[in-house]
Amino acid sequence: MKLIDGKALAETLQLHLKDEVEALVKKGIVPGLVVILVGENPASQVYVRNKEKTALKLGFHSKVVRLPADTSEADLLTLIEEYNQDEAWHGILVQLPLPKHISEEKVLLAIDPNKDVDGFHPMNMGRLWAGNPVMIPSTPAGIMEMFKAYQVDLSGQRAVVVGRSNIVGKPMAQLMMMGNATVTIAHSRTKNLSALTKSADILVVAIGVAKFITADMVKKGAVVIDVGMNRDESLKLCGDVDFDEVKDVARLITPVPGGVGPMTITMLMEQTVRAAQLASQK
Ligand SMILES: NC(=O)C1=CN([C@@H]2O[C@H](COP(=O)(O)OP(=O)(O)OC[C@H]3O[C@@H](n4cnc5c(N)ncnc54)[C@H](OP(=O)(O)O)[C@@H]3O)[C@@H](O)[C@H]2O)C=CC1
Ligand SMILES: Nc1nc(=O)c2c([nH]1)NC[C@@H]1CN(c3ccc(C(=O)N[C@@H](CCC(=O)O)C(=O)O)cc3)C=[N+]21
Repeated sequence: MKLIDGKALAETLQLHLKDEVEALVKKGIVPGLVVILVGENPASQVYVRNKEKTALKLGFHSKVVRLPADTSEADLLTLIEEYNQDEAWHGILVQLPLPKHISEEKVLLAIDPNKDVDGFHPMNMGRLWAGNPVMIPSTPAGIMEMFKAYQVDLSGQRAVVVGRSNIVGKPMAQLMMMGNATVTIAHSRTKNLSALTKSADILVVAIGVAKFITADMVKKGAVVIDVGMNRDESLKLCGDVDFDEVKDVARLITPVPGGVGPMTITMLMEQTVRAAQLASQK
C-alpha cells in the first residue's frame, strides 16, 4: 500500500499558485474570494476557517461573511447580487448546507457563473456534463489532481463512485468518464453494493458514513479515494473507508484527515485565481 498524501500535494500546488498570484498582483489584480456562511454549523466553521487561512497565505484579498441562522433568503440573495457587481471579488462561495428556510437552488442560481468558484451553478454543472467545463467543483477537481500526481491512468479502468451528490459524486463520475474510465455511480438504493465496489479498479467513496467501506468490499490493488468527513466513536475525524483494514488491500489510498480535504481547499484557491485571470482578460 502507498499513501496518497493530499496534504503534501496541496502544499506543492500552493507554491505554484503563489507564483501565479504574485504575477497577477504585479498586473494590479489581487484575487478576491468571499465566503458566505449562514448559521453556526460547527463543521462548516472549521472548513471556512481553513479556506480563509489558505486564501490569506496565498496573498488573496479574502473575506468571510458570517450571517445569523435566521437570515432571510431575500437578504442573502441581495448580498450575493452586491458581490456579483463588485469587481474586487472574483470568487463567491456560499457554504453548504444552508438553513432549511433558504432555497439552495435559488442561491446557487443567483451567483454569477463567472464567480462561481465552487462550480455549483446549473450553468457550470451543465458545461461540465457537456464536456466543456469552466468551473469544476473543487473536491472532484482535487481528486483528479491526485490521479495525475500519482500517475493513476484512468483510461479503460473500471471506476465506481459511491454517492450521487451534486457537489461530489456526480461531478466526480463525469470527470473520470472524461478521463476515459468506465464509470458506475452507486447510492443508498444500490443492490449488492459490495460486489460492485469489489469490481472497481478505482473506488471513490463520498457518502458520509464512518468506516463504511471494509476490506472485503475492495479489490486487491485498487486505488481508493475517501471523501468522507465523519467522527468515529471517540469523536476522532475519520472517513467513509475503514482505513486500517483497507490499506492492506489497496494499491493507493487517501487518509482522513490529510487526503481529499486539503486538496479541496487548494483547488478552490486555484479556481479563484483562474476567475481573476479570466476577469482580467475581459
Ligand atoms: N473532503 C472534502 O473535501 C469533502 C468532504 N465531504 C464529505 O463527503 C461525504 C459526502 O458528502 P456529500 O457528497 O455532500 O453527501 P450527501 O449527503 O449529499 O450525499 C450522500 C450520498 O451518499 C449516498 N449514501 C448514503 N448512505 C449510503 C449507503 N449506506 N450506501 C450507499 N450510498 C449511501 C446517498 O445516497 P442517496 O442519494 O440514495 O440518498 C447520497 O447519494 C460527507 O461525509 C461530507 O462531509 C463533502 C464535500 C467535500
Ligand atoms: N459551498 C461549499 N463548498 C465546499 O467546498 C464545501 C461546502 N460548501 N460544504 C461542506 C463541504 C466540505 N468541505 C471540506 C473542505 C475542507 C476540508 C478539510 O480541510 N479537511 C481537513 C481536516 C479538517 C478538520 O480538521 O476538521 C482534512 O481532511 O485534512 C473538509 C471538507 C468543503 N465543502
